Amino acid sequence: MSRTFLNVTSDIGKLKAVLLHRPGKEIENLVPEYLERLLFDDIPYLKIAVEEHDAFARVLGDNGAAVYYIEEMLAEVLKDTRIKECFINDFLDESNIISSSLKNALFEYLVQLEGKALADTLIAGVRKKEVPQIKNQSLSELVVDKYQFYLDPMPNLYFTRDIGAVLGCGLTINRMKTEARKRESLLLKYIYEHHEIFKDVYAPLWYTRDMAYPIEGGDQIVLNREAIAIGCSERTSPEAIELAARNIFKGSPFKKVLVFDIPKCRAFMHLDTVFTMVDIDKFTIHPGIENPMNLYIITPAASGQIDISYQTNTLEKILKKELTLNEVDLIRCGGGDPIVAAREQWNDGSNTLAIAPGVVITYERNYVSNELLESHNIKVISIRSSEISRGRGGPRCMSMPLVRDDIN
Ligand SMILES: NC(=O)NCCC[C@H](N)C(=O)O
Repeated sequence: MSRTFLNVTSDIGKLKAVLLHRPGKEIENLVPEYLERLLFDDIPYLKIAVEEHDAFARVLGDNGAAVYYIEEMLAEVLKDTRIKECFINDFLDESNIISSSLKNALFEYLVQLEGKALADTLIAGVRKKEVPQIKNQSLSELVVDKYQFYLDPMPNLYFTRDIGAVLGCGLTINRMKTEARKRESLLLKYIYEHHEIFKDVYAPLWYTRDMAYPIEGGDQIVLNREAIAIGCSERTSPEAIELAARNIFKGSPFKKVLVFDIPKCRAFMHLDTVFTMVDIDKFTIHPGIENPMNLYIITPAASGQIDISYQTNTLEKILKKELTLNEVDLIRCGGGDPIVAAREQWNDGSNTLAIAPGVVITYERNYVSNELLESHNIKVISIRSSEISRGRGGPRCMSMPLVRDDIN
């Protein structure tokens, strides 16, 4: 099994294949009462969100990337009855369905749906009134009767970045930190295990969702063929980083993992909300991480062990030294103005998606940061985002690169 399909050896190589999710009915299952728990700050208008997302996908396609949709790949996998039944069972087990009679009734409801309808339904969530044939039987069902859903919606799925990460020719399938996003990576697991595209392909797993500690893709950035940056953040734990690093060193040419210790708060939820790579020596940053930061460097050691060193340094010095660059250009979100930086950061002004060295997709609304990127000789392709930005993620968050060209 020597053929490979996945290939990501930098965060800026020309993008050739990417995984997305087109927002769907799950957005129409967001209600004000549960917004915070579901990690949204407002309710997007689905019709416009879909138009904005389609425009994003068009830009990717027009620039040479094959666009895969997670719901379509899952639908193909679910055509096999045996896999479909296993998937429904796993999904229900992870959806906090306590009573076995309710679980059986939901299984019966779901199993009669075909591939795409089933995928869409599970992503959208199942409202109680959709399944009138189910009658409450247990005390727990009666007590939680006022809750409108049997299965919660998955409104964050369009941030495909976070559920896994391709690193080299392998990947991590992530254990998500929050209950609201926990089931999302189950979809990726089934695609990885059963989709044609992975058949007879060598694609080692560096981390799996059944491992004990959380890690999310917004914290995982491949800097070059040798170095990966991982944010130790609100969502990604040091234990997960160490376990992933050990597996990466065992099976790939990567030689170091740079662990950026970033503030553990929602505004900085992942490393890519404050730091992205836009060219070989150019990076966007939120001014909030400019002060000397804590950096841990994990490297392989003899007989399968690892070494960990620690330093406090400015981001500029860290990047110059660890990536052996003579100069680095740090482009500050909002130009460093505290008001503009905070406003544009709120709508993911630092969350650029590079689709080639020096070519990025950004949100049009972050016009100060966009002009600044252009003045640093970055080509900016900006997209509208009045609705998709309400989920607090930008173009990088909305994409999981599967294949990028190598940088020579
Ligand atoms: N990499 C990212 O920063 N992804 C954005 C995720 C936003 C989503 N509402 C979340 O809180 O997980």
